[in-house]
Amino acid sequence: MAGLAADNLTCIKRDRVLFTDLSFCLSPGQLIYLRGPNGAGKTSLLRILTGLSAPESGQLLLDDEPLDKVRDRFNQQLIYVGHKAGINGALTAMENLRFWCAQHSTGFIAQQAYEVLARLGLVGLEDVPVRMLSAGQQRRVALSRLWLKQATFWILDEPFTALDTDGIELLESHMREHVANQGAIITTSHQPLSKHAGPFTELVLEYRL
Ligand SMILES: Nc1ncnc2c1ncn2[C@@H]1O[C@H](COP(=O)(O)OP(=O)(O)OP(=O)(O)O)[C@@H](O)[C@H]1O
Repeated sequence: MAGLAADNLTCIKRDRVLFTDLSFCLSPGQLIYLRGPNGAGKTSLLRILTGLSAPESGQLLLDDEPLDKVRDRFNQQLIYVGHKAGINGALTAMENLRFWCAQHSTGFIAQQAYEVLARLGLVGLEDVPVRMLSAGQQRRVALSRLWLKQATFWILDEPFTALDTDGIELLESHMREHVANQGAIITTSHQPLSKHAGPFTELVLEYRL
């Protein structure tokens, strides 16, 4: 099946089974809304999908091939925005984007980065150390990667944290466009997605004792 498939994943943390035999496929043109209570294992699942951590058992497949064999191809097609913004507070927004592009083998074009930051409402703040920005502005800097790099798979952990209503609508609309263009997104959010995000499939993790 085309896409990123989770095949019978089991995850255990500190002797607590978070989920067992979890299978699903994230396909191009699909938005999966991953939800569940605090501690259910959403971040743990997203980290497994990105390859940052390994499951207890089960495997991941990309277009029916074991992900381990096509990891480089997957990484080129992946943007992961974790629930911590993953930006360096001592660097400016522009420096953060330049560094991130270098890390992800993505060409950095300053003009394009300025335009993306403008799109995200950060005009005049491009060259200020990020630690001086508000929480919502810092989140916007982190999310600007979604406008900067072309990648099929977006794995987003609480991307709406600290965003105001305009920011939420901007991101949801961008997600809808990405999916309409055959992108694939899995996202957590403690706030329900609105109609701006477009159609989605729900994946629910229950809290297991
Ligand atoms: N590296 C780790 N070592 C030990 N326990 C961990 C580790 N990472 C996560 N856990 C535990 O796994 C459980 C699930 O954590 P996780 O962050 O995946 O939940 P979540 O569903 O994303 O929660 P939230 O909605 O609060 O963000 C928690 O009880 C957490 O303490």
